[in-house]
Amino acid sequence: MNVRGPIVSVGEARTVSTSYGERELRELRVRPERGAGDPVDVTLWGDWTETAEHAEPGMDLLVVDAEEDDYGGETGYATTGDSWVVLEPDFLVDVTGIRSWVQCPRMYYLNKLSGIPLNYPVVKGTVVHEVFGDLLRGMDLEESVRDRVEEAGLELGLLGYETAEVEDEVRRNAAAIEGWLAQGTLTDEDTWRSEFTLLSPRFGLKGRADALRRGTPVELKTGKNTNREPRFQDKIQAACYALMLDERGVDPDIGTLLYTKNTALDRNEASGDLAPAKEFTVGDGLLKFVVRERNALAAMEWRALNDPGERPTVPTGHEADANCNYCFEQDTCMVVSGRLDQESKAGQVGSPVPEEERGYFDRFYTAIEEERRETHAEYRKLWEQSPEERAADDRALIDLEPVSRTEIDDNRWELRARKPDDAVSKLREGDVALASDGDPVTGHAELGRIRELGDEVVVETDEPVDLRRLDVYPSEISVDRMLTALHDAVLKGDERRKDVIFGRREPTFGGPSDRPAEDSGSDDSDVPDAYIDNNAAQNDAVELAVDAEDCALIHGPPGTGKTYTIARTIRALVADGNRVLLAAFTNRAVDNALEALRDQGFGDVLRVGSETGVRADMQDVRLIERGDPNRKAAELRDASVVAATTAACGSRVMRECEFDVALVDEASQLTEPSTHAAINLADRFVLVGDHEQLPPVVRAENDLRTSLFQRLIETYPNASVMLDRQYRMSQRIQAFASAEFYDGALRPATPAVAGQRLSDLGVDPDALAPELTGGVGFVDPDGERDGNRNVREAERVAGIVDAYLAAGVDPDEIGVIAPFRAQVAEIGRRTDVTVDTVDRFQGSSKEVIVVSFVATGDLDGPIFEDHRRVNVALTRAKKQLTLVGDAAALASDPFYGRMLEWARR
Ligand SMILES: Nc1ncnc2c1ncn2[C@@H]1O[C@H](COP(=O)(O)OP(=O)(O)OP(=O)(O)O)[C@@H](O)[C@H]1O
Repeated sequence: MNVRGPIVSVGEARTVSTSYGERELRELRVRPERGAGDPVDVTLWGDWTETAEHAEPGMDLLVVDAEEDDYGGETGYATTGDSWVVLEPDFLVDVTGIRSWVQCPRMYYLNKLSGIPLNYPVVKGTVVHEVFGDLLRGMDLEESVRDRVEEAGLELGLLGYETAEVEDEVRRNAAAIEGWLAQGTLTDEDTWRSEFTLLSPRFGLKGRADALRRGTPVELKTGKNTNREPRFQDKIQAACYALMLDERGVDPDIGTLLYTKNTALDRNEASGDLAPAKEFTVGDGLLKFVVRERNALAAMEWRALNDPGERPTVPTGHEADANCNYCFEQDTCMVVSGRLDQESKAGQVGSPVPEEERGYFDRFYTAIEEERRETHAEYRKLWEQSPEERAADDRALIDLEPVSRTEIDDNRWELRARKPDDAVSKLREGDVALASDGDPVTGHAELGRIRELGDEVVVETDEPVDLRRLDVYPSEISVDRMLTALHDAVLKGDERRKDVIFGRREPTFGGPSDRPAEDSGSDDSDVPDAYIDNNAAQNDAVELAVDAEDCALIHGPPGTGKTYTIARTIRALVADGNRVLLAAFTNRAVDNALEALRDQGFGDVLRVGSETGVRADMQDVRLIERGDPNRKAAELRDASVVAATTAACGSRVMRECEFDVALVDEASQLTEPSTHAAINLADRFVLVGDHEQLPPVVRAENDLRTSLFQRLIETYPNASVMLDRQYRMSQRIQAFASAEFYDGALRPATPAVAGQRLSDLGVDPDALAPELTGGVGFVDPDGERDGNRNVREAERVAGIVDAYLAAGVDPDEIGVIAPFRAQVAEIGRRTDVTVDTVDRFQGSSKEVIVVSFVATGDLDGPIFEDHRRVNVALTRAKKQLTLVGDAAALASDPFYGRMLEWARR
C-alpha cells in the first residue's frame, strides 16, 4: 500500500540487528491520507535512510508499496524491498536537472540561473538531435543534414560558423546514428519513437526522452566517450526515463547511450572503445539511487522556500564530492558566488554586488520559485482532474474525434480532429498544447502547436497521435526565463541602469539642445517643431523618450494613442541613429505597433517570432531563421528596429543582441524579471503601459504582481508623461473611468470623439429600449449566480445583443465581456458576436460593449476585488456601453455603487 502525507517529525538514525544482519533505519512520523489521517510511524530501511536525512517536518512524503507493521499495538508502516520513497512528489524535476544535480548540485543551480546560452556545442547538439529524429522517421541522411543545418542558419551565423563546416561535422556525428541503425540489431519489429514527452506523478519527474526503442530509453550525446561504459551522469538521465516508463508498467531493463562523436574520432589517435552505442543494465539499485538524488534535490528546493533562513537555500557544491578543479563551470561558479556573496565549494571571486541588489535577487529568486510551484500545480491537474473536470475548467478539449493524420513538410505531422459543438477552453490558435490519445499522462502524448480551432482542431506535432484530447500544457519556460533575466539584470547589468532600478539615482534627461534635428541635412524650415503637433502630451512623451539618458515612462490610459506614440517615438529614435528593440507582452501588441509604424511610412523593421505567433500581414518582415548563416546573422544584427515579445527577448538568440534603446509596450502587464528580459539588451529603455489596467498575470501572490513600470512610475514621477487625450470613447462613457482612475485628467481628444453616438452607425435609437441607448445603460435581469455563471443573465445579454443587431449594428462591432470563462461559454452558446473575458479584451475596442457581471447577493471573488479589471471592461466601448448585473449586489460596494449611479444617470 501507499502512504502519503506531510511529515510531522523525523527520528534519529538507528542501527538494529535483524535476521539479515545489522541494518540501518530511521522513523518518520507522517500524517497519512495527505494529512487527513492520524499520525503514524513510517520506518525507512537501508538506503532510504539517506532520504530521511533530507526530510524535514512539513515536507510531503510518499512511500509506495509500504508494508503495515504493528508494533506495540500501534499500526505503522515500513519500507520493503519493493518500496519507493519520494519526497515532495509534487515538485516536478526535469530530467536534465537531475543529470546536472548528480554531477554537482551547484551545477544544477547555475544552469537554472543562466539558462542555455548560445554556443556552438548547444546548436550542433540540437542539429544532431533533429537529424537523429529524422533518421528514425526514415529520412535520407544527406537530405536531413542539409535541411537541419539550414534550419539552424541564424544561430550558426551569430556564432560565426559556415554551412559547409557544420554540415561536415554533423554528418560525421550522424554516421554513428546511421551505422547503429543499420547494425542489424534492429529489426522491423523494433518499435521506435522519437522525442517522447513523459510526466511522472509518482516520482515527481518530467522530461522528453530522445527516443524509445522497444520501450527502452535511448539517449543521444553529441560528445565522445571512449570508455566501455556510458558516463555516469548519462546513465542517470536514461535511468530517469526508465523510471518513468516503469511507472507506466513497461519494464525497461536496458538503457542505451549513443555517443555520436565517437565515429568522428580518428582511430589512430584515439584509443579505447570507439563504438558509439553503449548499453547498460538498468538495475534496481540505479533506479533507487536516482530517486534518492531527486529527493535530495526536491528537499533543497523545499528549503529554498520554507527555511526561515535569511536567504533562500541554494546548493554550495559541498553536497557533492565532485572536484571543482576539473569542472568546466568553475569560473562561472566562483563569479556567481562572489557577486552574490554565496558560500560555494569552488570559492568566490570578485566583490559582491551592493546589499540592496542581493536582497532584490533573493526576493525575486524566491518569488520566481514560488511561481514555479504554481506551475507545477497546473501540471498536477493533468492527472488529478478527470477529463470532464479538466474540460469544465477550460483546460482541455476532450472527446475529440480523430479525422486525419498527415505527414507535412519538415517531417512534421498535421493532426485533425472534430470538436464537439459547444467545447470551449483556454486554448488559442498558436498555443503549444499537449495532444494525446485521450490520456496525456499514461497514454501517448505529443507537444504540438495549435494551427486551427474551429469545428475542426488542427495541431502540428513531430510524431503522429490519435488526436482525442488537447490539454493546456503548463510550460515552465516563462519561469525559467524570468530567472535568467533576473540573473542577467543583477550580475551582468549595466551599472547605470542598475543605479536607476535600485533607486540610487534619479533618471536624467538631455535638454532639447542635445537632440539632433530629426532630418539633419535639410534646412531648418523642414525640421518639424514638434514630433506630434495635435497632441501636447503625446509630443511630450516622444521628447521625453528621445531625451532619456536612462529611461522614460509613458503612461497611457485607454485609447490615448499609446501605439501611435510608440511608432512616432521609434521613428524619432531611429532618426537619431539608435538601434531600437520594440518589445511587448503579447504578439498582438508587437504587431499593432509595427502596423502603426507602417501607417506612418516606416518599414525598416525585423519581426522576431514564430510563424504562428506573428500576424499574417507582418510575415513579410518576419525573421526566417533558416538560411545562409552569414546572411541571417547580418539581417538580425543590422536591422534598425527589431520587434519581439518579451518572452522571445529571453531566447538564446535575442540574449546575444544589443540595442541602444529598448521600448517596451504593455509594460504594466509584465513582472519585473520579464521586463528585465527586454531592457537587459539595451543601454536605455522606455516603458509604456497603464498600471490602472491589467497587472502582470502570475499565479503566485508575491512581488511578481507589481510591474517594474508601476514601481518606477511611483518612484520617479518626473520621468513619466501621462497621455491624457483619448480617441476612443464618448464623453459619457469615459467619465467614470476618468474620475475613478485618472483623477479626472482623461479627456476626449476631439469634440467628434466626445460626441459620438449610436446613431452615427446608422442605427435608429428609437428602435431600441431606452436603457440600451444614451451611451451608457444598465439592465438588471434578476438572475441568480450559480458557480461562475448566471444563466438568466446570459439569456438577457444574448437578447440585448440581438436587439443591437436588429437595430443595424454590425456583428463585428459588438463585444461582450464577462468575468468568468464559464459565463463566457454560457453567453457564447447564445450568440455569434465576440464574447470573452476582460483579459482577452485588453488592448481592443468595439462600438458597442455589453458587460455581464454575473454576481448576485454579494460581490465575492478576485474579479471584483481588482478594480483595474473593471477599468478595462468599462473602457472598451466607443459609442454604447451596456452593463448587465444585479443592482442590489453592485450597490452593496461603494465603488460599484458609484458605477451603478453613473450607468443609470
Ligand atoms: N495624435 C493623434 N492624432 C490623430 N489620431 C490619433 C492620434 N493619436 C492616436 N490617434 C488615433 O487614435 C486611435 C487610438 O490610438 P492607439 O491605437 O494608438 O491607442 P492605444 O492607446 O494604443 O489604445 P489601447 O488603449 O487599446 O492600447 C487610433 O485610431 C489612432 O490612429
